[in-house]
Amino acid sequence: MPTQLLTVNAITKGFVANQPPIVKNISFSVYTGEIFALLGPSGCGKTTTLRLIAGFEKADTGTISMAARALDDSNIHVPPESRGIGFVFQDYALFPHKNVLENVAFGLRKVSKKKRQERAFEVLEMVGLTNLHSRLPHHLSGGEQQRVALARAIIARPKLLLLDEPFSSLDPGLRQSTREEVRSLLKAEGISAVLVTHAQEEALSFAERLGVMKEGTLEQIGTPERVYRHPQTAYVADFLGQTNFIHAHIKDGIAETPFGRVKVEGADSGNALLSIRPECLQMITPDSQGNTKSGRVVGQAFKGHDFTYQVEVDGQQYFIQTDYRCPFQIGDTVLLKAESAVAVTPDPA
Ligand SMILES: Nc1ncnc2c1ncn2[C@@H]1O[C@H](COP(=O)(O)OP(=O)(O)OP(=O)(O)O)[C@@H](O)[C@H]1O
Repeated sequence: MPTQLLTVNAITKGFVANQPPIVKNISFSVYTGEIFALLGPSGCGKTTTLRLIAGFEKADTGTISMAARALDDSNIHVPPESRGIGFVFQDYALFPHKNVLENVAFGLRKVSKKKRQERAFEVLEMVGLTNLHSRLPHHLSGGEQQRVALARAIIARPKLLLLDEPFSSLDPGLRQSTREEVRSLLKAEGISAVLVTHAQEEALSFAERLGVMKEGTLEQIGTPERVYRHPQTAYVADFLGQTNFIHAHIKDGIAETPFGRVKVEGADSGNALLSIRPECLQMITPDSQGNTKSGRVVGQAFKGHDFTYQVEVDGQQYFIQTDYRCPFQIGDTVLLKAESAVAVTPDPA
């Protein structure tokens, strides 16, 4: 049974009097050794939440505790340096005139110079930068600078590491490899982490659980697979990837849709908004069995390992993802078939 490390309970934070708060009544937990992500668009309050956990900001209401120790509540505000939390900033925040070793060693205070150096070499080895220890930051690649920032953040063996968009300034190839390296290191060392990102693919591949944020609130928390495949709201369905929304009537858990009867999760009867991912729709040739309405292929995009098609049925366009062998062309008449659909709460009008 995993133990709870960080507990964020109903925190609210505003910056301007008489304006709505930036973080609104957010609650979530992070377990020991777990990688958690906060995912949401720019300005939704992710960094503010991270800064509250780090102690750079104080919550207006709510509590934050770590391993049952109160860090922030109405009476307590433990300063950042006493929280046992490491922080990797978006811009790495390395000292330009200190070399790699000095930058990393800076993360460890209150120990002898010898011990500091030993530990700095130890973490440089972990991030694979031992041979660059005497370089200045501006003589390193972006990925290497990122690893120095990581080494500095973990040198003091924090219980929790906070990562604020740490990969966003790397180019796409380097971003993926650095992300995988950092993830392996965190897992190998058993370091718990909270990653903040606006990139859904990054959150899905990096985190073991994630919380999707919208305008200062948490819309849904779950494993990447759960949140992607079973979104509770239209916002979450849309933010986590392309999807098809369909208004449909449901009876006994089955919806009547333009492409036949589809099993629905999340609603048993009545009118509902359904989300169907493009990979859950299939295109079939009209002469195969089935009595659904036919559609016309109006768009086709080759994505390397697969295709995304657009098919129009009754004046509505739907996205369908197929594998690379799909034989349909623009103008073809096809039938659509859905494996399953998820009923979601519509966005407020
Ligand atoms: N110290 C502050 N004073 C006033 N407003 C602030 C302060 N810090 C953040 N904000 C505002 O709070 C809102 C949320 O900012 P925050 O940085 O938490 O969002 P974010 O989701 O991390 O966005 P991004 O991905 O762009 O960094 C923004 O409108 C920002 O301008």
